[in-house]
Amino acid sequence: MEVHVGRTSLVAGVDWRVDYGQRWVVLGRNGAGKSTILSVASTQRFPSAGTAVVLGHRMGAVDLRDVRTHIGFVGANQRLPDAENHHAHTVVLTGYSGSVLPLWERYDDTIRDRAAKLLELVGCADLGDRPVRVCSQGERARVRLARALMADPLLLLLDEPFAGLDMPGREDLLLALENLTRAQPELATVTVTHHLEEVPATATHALLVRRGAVTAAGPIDEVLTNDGLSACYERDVEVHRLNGRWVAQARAVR
Ligand SMILES: Nc1ncnc2c1ncn2[C@@H]1O[C@H](COP(=O)(O)OP(=O)(O)OP(=O)(O)O)[C@@H](O)[C@H]1O
Repeated sequence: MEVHVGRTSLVAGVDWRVDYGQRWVVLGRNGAGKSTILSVASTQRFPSAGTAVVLGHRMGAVDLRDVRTHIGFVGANQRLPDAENHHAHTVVLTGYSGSVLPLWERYDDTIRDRAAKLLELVGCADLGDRPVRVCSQGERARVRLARALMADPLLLLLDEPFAGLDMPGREDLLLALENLTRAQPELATVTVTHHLEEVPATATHALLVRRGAVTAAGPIDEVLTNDGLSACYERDVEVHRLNGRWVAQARAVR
C-alpha cells in the first residue's frame, strides 16, 4: 500500500503482515513514515493506493467502527482524560467505554475490578485513586497502556510510548509490556520507537523504514543487524544484544 498527500508520497510499497501473537517494533529516522504506517494500521488513515486489511477487514469495504473497537492505541502525545481531576482508575475505566469522560452507568463491579487488575499488570496498583494530573510521566505512560487494554484489543499499537521517560520509567514500561506478553500471548503489538534500548526483550519481529519505504521486515534477530540498521539509518550502526535486550550506537558524521 502507499499513502500520499497531494503529490507528496509519505510511504510507498509497504507490504507488511502482522499475525496474532507477534510483537513488532518499527524503527527508522525522523520523518521516515513510521507514524503514517501506524495510522493506516489503526484505520485512522486510508491507503491512497493498494490495500490494507486490518483484523481481517479490508479498509474501504466495511464499516470500520466495529474494527476500531478491537484496536488499542497508545501515543506519546495522547491526552488522558484528566481535565476533571480523574483518578487513574477512572481514566482506565474510560478505555472500556472508549470515551473521554467516564460513563459511570457502563461500569459494573466486574469492569471496575478489571481496571484495577490492569493497573496492577502495568505496575500501578497503588495509583488507582491518585489524580492522573499529578502522576509522573512514567506513571501516566503505564496508565495509558492500561487504558488501551481495557477494551480487550486484539491489536495494540504503541507510537513512541517511551518518549520523555527517564531510565527507570523506561524499564518500568518495558516490564509492563513484558508482563502483558505473558498475560496475553496472542495479542499482536506494534511499537514505534527511536531507541534500540527500548525494544522489549519479548519483541519477535522488526520493521525498518527509510524515506517512506520498508528496508527490512522479519524476525527480529534477522533484521536488527549492523547491516540492516546501517541501511535504515544511513549511518554506520553497531548493535549488540545484552541480556536479551538491544544496545546500539550510530557513528557521527564528522
Ligand atoms: N498530512 C501531511 N501532509 C504532508 N506531509 C505529511 C503529512 N503527514 C506526514 N507528512 C510527512 O510524511 C513524512 C513521514 O511522517 P511520519 O510522521 O510518518 O514519520 P515518522 O517516521 O513517524 O517520524 P518521527 O519519527 O519524526 O515521528 C514526514 O516527512 C512528514 O512531514
